[in-house]
Amino acid sequence: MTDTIRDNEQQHLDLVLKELDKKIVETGTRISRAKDNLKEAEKGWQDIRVKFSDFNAVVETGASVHAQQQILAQRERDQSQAEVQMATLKKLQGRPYFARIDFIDQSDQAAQKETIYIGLASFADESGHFYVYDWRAPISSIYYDGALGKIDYQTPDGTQTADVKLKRQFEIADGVILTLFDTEEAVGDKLLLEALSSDSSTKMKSIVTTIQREQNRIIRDTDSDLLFVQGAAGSGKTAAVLQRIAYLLYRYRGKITSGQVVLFSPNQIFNDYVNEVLPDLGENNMIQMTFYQYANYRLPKIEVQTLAERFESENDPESVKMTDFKGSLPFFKAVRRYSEHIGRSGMSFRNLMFQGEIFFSSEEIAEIYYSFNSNYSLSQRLEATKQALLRKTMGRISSEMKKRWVDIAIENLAASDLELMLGDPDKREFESEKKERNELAKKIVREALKPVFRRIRRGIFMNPNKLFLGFLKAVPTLLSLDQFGIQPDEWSRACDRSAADLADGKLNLNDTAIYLYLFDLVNGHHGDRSIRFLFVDEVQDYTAFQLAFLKFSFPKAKFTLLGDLNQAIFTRTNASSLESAMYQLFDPDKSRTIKLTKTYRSTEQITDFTSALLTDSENIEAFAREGQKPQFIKGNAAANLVKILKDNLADELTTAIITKTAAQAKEVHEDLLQAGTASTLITLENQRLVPGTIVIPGYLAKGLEFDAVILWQVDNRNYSGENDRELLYTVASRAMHRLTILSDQEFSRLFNQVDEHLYEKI
Ligand SMILES: Nc1ncnc2c1ncn2[C@@H]1O[C@H](COP(=O)(O)OP(=O)(O)OP(=O)(O)O)[C@@H](O)[C@H]1O
Repeated sequence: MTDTIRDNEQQHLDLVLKELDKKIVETGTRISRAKDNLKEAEKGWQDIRVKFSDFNAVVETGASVHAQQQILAQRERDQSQAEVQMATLKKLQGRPYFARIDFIDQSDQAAQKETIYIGLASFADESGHFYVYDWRAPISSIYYDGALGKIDYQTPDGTQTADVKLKRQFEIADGVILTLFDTEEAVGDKLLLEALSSDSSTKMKSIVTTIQREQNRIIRDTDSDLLFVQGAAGSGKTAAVLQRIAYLLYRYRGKITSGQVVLFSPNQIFNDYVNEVLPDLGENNMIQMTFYQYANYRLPKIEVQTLAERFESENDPESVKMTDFKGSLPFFKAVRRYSEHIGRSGMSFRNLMFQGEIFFSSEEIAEIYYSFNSNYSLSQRLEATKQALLRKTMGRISSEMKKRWVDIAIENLAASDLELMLGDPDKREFESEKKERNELAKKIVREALKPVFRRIRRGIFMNPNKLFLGFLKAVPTLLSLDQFGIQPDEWSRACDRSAADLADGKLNLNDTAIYLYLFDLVNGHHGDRSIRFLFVDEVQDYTAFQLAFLKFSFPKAKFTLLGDLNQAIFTRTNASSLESAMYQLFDPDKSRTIKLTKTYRSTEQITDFTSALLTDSENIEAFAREGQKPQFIKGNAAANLVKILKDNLADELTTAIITKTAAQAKEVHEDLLQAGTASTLITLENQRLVPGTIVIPGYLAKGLEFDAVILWQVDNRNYSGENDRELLYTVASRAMHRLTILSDQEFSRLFNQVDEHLYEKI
């Protein structure tokens, strides 16, 4: 690059920075003015005379209050708009853009060359001249999408074409151009290599400057109802999808807010790991939760199985088989079929109690429920039952009034209670004592019946536990157990287990989804229609049932599912049925799959090694970045661990020691403490990642990455069956620069298939 080009670019940068500074000062003034205006407007309250003397006075007061509220709201809006603008400008300060493109718009008759600069946000002057274009603007797409020459890009008005003449990338810090280079690639490897060589941190970073072409397709897709992003570990699925969220919030600004976007993440640690990307891009965070949290929020009184419990239980062969069955799409459909039959019989009710006695028996409620026309929907039936019960309760007030408990209540009333209930004694006028008693009795009964009314309105006379267990019992009549290799006695044992769990106030994750779906169907719930985009990360750990249930629960949302079918650590055999379920649940014409085959997280040596662990590794292509081959160290694992940690520390690499179980993680942490080596133990989902060495069980390490990974005791005790293969792949692929595999004993037989050239034995 010639010095003249650099000088010219620096001059241009100086100009943009000067304009930015000017704008920052202006915006600062706007903010102070807005604050003053707000303060002034707040004083307006003092001028409002509250008058209740007559109707007109009340109306007048109401109108003044309303006007004052509107003025305040407007002033607050002015202030917050100015503050948002200030935040955006500050973000651009020092580093307003990272790329430049020169192009000729093909629709431009004059064929004039245009130059644009791309940054984190748009920056324009009053006359509408853009100094910087937001990376999400339609035209910016050409930076990510191709090399030089003609490139199509999508705009709200349809496809446009640009003839790209120049692509220039910059590294700018504190207002100075550090490097700049022209490239003919989509996004130059040089920049990418630099981005990837940096160290891991406890927070995921934005990839805005180096988004790859395939990732750009994911980010900008607005047509698909289902976008399935399938890609190997470290292929940038999560990174791309976070950019996608930022893109969608920009593209639909004014139409949707971040509260209408939900991300289902694999665990809470991951939530914490990704929560800085969007704010960094100038957007608010979306709603983020795990499926467990969602279920827990829907069923506050039931203890839903935790991630750790789930992971341990999946090692029991019967439970794996049950997951395949209960998690299937046919099972999901069976729940719906069962609910349709509920309109005729099978609904479960509980007695409604009052004063320690049955007020409405479950049989009586059932009779009412089934007394309505057979073509009533379940929600109409429920509503009609509620109305009937409310009417009947009203009708029972007078008979209740005659009861002994009411007499006792009246006798026990203090004078103050009486006054409260009947009013000032001097003004009371009752023709007879009987009337007074009646008045009191009515009030007492009505008050006492309040909880009954409330339970009726809330539908608490239904018995969802019994309904759920009744459904499980009926399953053999709805589905062929045989087809899923399940014997009748196995099924009945599974039903008993679910019943015992419920009696203990617990539910496993499969049962939770079934329970909720059935409950929603009988209550006529139709899900949350406000959510417009839903993202599921690590979708391979979901069952088809859970997915179908999410679709039912968020009917207006467009789905983006991210997954690596090779990392299915929970529902191993179900990975392919999951894929077919996806295409059954969504309109095929509106479904799109994008495969990411290049991986970015790990060095070539680590990627080649981890891919070789898989029996069916589709083409996984490592981004060329050199490093050490993975090392196997046999012998005293505890001593070797301390030594490796020291080496890693000396090389300034952050290490995660990944164990199979939480109990092992605790032991390792304890041993390290004894050896005088500091580490942080992470065994609970709600912990946070911290800098320094961490010890963590594999199932909590999903989605995370570390400079160096040490896999603990990778022998046949911990990783023996084929079922452990995906887990082993998942944990090994967390390493960016260095991977060490330790064991006291023979290494796991799962490594047998790996070519010896791909690792070193020490
Ligand atoms: N275009 C890119 N530019 C720079 N870095 C990237 C790019 N794409 C991905 N990366 C980096 O690669 C690493 C892996 O990305 P990410 O975690 O999104 O992968 P993933 O496919 O979700 O992996 P896994 O399935 O293992 O969780 C991250 O450090 C991410 O920042």
